[in-house]
Amino acid sequence: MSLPKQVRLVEVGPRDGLQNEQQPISVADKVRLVDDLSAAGLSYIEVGSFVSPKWVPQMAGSAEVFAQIQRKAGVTYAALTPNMKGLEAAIEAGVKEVAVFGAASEAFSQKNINCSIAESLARFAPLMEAAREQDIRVRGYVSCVLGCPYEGEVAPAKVAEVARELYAMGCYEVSLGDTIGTGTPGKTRTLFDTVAREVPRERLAGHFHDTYGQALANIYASLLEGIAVFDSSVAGLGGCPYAKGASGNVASEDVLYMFNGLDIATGIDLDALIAAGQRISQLLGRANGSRVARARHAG
Ligand SMILES: CC(C)(COP(=O)([O-])OP(=O)([O-])OC[C@H]1O[C@@H](n2cnc3c(N)ncnc32)[C@H](O)[C@@H]1OP(=O)([O-])[O-])[C@@H](O)C(=O)NCCC(=O)NCCSC(=O)C[C@@](C)(O)CC(=O)[O-]
Repeated sequence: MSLPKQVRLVEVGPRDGLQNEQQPISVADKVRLVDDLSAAGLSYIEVGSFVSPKWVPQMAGSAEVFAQIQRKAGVTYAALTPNMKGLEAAIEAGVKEVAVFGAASEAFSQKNINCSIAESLARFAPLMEAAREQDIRVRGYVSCVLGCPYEGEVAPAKVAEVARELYAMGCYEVSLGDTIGTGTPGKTRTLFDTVAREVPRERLAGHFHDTYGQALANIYASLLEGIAVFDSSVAGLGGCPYAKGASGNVASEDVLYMFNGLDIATGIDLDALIAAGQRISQLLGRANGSRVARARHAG
């Protein structure tokens, strides 16, 4: 299969990236990050989550962030919503696109959203219906698609089953999350090949963490499987609070550098993206997780 000419990057830094930060981050700093990212040409930004503040305190100010960002035409600003309460809060904040998040592992589902996989899907059903009535698009996530921190190996057939349910209930796209970054390129190809029997390839996205240094290789393997949407996080921020040891998402700058080298169009300006990543890394007082950014700043 030939490589796609164009891909869409879903920037998850402000959500997946910041949700794991222990130190307080002001609403103004979150807003600045989102605005820097839209100025760099990102067309899809996950801004925050409407989840329980007891579970993920860092996302508590998401409504304020939505109220203060400068909305740029053509940019999708999305939020995570685990249940009806989350959807209602998102609607009140003027959010037009949300994401529900399930898992292919029972143990992870319990740790992350306090219910079984079947219960989570039952919870999403009324949310999907309410979102449809309000013209809100819903994206779906499946976590632990290439391994679970509690259960170990996860069967591709289980991922396909959960992805099929999310797609059938109306998620326009299903993002497959390698939550702990244990996947390798061969397993990634098998995974997409299996899931694509249930959900069309053009409705699937890849979400890779770089814990084992495999993320770019896995993205390349996904391209070979006809996948053209990838989630990434500026400066490689993040990790899931319910997956201990999960390092950041693959850095957006590194993914973009690879796509530029492959002549795959994204509409994103690498220099502006690097500047956004430097700014947030300095603010957090942590090393920039993008190798491309580090190389640029080393010279
Ligand atoms: C799902 C729940 C709420 C269930 O949590 P629960 O405790 O079972 O919920 P509950 O319905 O029993 O309610 C308990 C309390 O939470 C409140 N509550 C209930 N819902 C909400 C809401 N939406 N917003 C705000 N508050 C809420 C509710 O009002 C109540 O408040 P109290 O009466 O105790 O004061 C909880 O487990 C939760 O919030 N989990 C979120 C976990 C999370 O955000 N994880 C990170 C995102 S997933 C991820 O990072 C993976 C991904 C997507 O990136 C892909 C990958 O890499 O794998």
